[in-house]
Amino acid sequence: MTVPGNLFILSAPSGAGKSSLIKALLSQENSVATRPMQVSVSHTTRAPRPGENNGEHYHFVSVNEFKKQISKNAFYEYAEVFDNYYGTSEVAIDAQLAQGIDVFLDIDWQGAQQVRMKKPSVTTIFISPPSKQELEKRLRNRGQDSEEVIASRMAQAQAECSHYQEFDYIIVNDNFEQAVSELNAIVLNQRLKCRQQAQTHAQLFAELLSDA
Ligand SMILES: Nc1nc2c(ncn2[C@@H]2O[C@H](COP(=O)(O)OP(=O)(O)O)[C@@H](O)[C@H]2O)c(=O)[nH]1
Ligand SMILES: Nc1ncnc2c1ncn2[C@@H]1O[C@H](COP(=O)(O)OP(=O)(O)O)[C@@H](O)[C@H]1O
Repeated sequence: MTVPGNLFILSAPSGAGKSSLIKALLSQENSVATRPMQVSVSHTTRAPRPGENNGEHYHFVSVNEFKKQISKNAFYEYAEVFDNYYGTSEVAIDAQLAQGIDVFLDIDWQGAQQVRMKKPSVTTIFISPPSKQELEKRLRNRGQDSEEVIASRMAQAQAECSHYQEFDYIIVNDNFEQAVSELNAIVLNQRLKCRQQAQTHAQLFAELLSDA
């Protein structure tokens, strides 16, 4: 029997480093070939940035298509962020979890609230920048947004940060390597929980408890 995967949420103000952290975690994990992990690919109505591919970074859809999916209840959660819609496909998540894959959602605080209601076992992680100044510097260095967009993201950052106490864990992404190792520790912690280990090692415990 396949042990279902764990669901993780990473939320942070734009530019704090969630995408970089998830990418680093997944590449490390692949190299040690332990339990499979995947990042969920959201649907969005925002335009692709240079270098972003449809189906890889996001499923880029029109507002009409997004609204059609809402009416079909196709989203596990969805929200309006920076005047665009973003949502997580329910079918895709369920399929990944059923295959025993640990799934990472890079979603905002509104989406995190909706998922918590539906799935209380979700592990939620808030990624904080080390300072406002550094956040602004990272947005600028990323080189993907205009000054106007950066100003709007900085205003939005305060709203995102005001929800930090709703999360199970907080990682301050100052030193990148340190943050990756803290993220690894949270994932490992989840996998070592009794209920999970009992399922993963069901055969071992059956043998240890047998009279033979
Ligand atoms: N609720 C929700 N938020 C999402 C989803 N996908 C992305 N987001 C959030 O939308 C915000 C903007 O994402 P994006 O436009 O990619 O900008 P970035 O955060 O600068 O990479 C971020 O806070 C994401 O976490 C989703 O499926 N649902
Ligand atoms: N610990 C860190 N120190 C310095 N720069 C970082 C760190 N973490 C991420 N960055 C950089 O900050 C920028 C924003 O990171 P990104 O992962 O795109 O953020 P998010 O997904 O939260 O919007 C990128 O240019 C990334 O390389």
